[in-house]
Amino acid sequence: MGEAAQIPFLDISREEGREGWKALCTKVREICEMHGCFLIKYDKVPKSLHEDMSMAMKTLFDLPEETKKKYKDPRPFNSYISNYPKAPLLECFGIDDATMLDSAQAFTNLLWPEGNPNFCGVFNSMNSKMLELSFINLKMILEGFSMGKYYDTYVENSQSSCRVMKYNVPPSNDSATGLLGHTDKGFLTILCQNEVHGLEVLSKEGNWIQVVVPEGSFVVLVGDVLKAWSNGRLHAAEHRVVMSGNKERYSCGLFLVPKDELKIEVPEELVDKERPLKYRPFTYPEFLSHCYADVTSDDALETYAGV
Ligand SMILES: O=C(O)CCC(=O)C(=O)O
Ligand SMILES: [Fe+2]
Repeated sequence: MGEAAQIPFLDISREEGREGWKALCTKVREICEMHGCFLIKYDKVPKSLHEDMSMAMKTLFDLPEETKKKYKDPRPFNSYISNYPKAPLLECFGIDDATMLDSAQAFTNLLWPEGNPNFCGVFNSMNSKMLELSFINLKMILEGFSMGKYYDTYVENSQSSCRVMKYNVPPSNDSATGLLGHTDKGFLTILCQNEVHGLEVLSKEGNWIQVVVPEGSFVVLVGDVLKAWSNGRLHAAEHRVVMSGNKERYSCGLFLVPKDELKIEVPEELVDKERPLKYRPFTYPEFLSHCYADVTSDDALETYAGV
């Protein structure tokens, strides 16, 4: 565990076109190159929505186990998961398109056949805000490379999935694994959480740094796809969750990922003599299959697409 100060914190409420926007984009790019992880404040999400989301996540996981188990999805790791041997404290749900009211509604109706408009509204609003944030961050990163022209194509060719997580209190007084170290696979991830910390990020120097998330802010993580796109300039930070203390942790991740058919390739602007091509083109589903099959590999991107 390390010093919280090492995770940069940015206010990204400033709008595109306003003074300081370009400097903000350059800063975001630099942070993504150095750390691959940062904290953001965004004043278009009221504090009350963060509080309501924490309550909504608690309400969801407070449902009886039999009710939660009704949520099944054919894709790996999307169904309701609990008692997973590698992460015994974790319970989670994976939901695609929770930013669309229909999907949020279907999820809510399955778990609360009598309806729960409050949960549905809060869950859907927070996911929509997090999707907005993922697009803003993607835009800032691309503009940071003066390559904003790629933004529309990437937005059109991206989709989002959401994961809602509860980490139970460790059985003894010691700290315990909540989630094993990994990199996120897609473009980028936005996380929100209740007041219980536990996320840790591995620095380039090899130290695990605790991410202390100020109330009402979000975490941004660079994923493997953006690392590949940038020809290895951006850092996809390895992260994990470590639980200690006597309070449950709740978090929600919005994963911005490429659509299945998008070919992820390094743009020619990012290849030169000093930086020859590092990754061959690939599609996201092929990369994911490799990741699921080769769980022992520390760096799936290198073994899969490295040239
Ligand atoms: O719970 C968290 O804060 C992190 C979750 C995470 O890393 C993930 O779901 O990929
Ligand atoms: Fe993650």
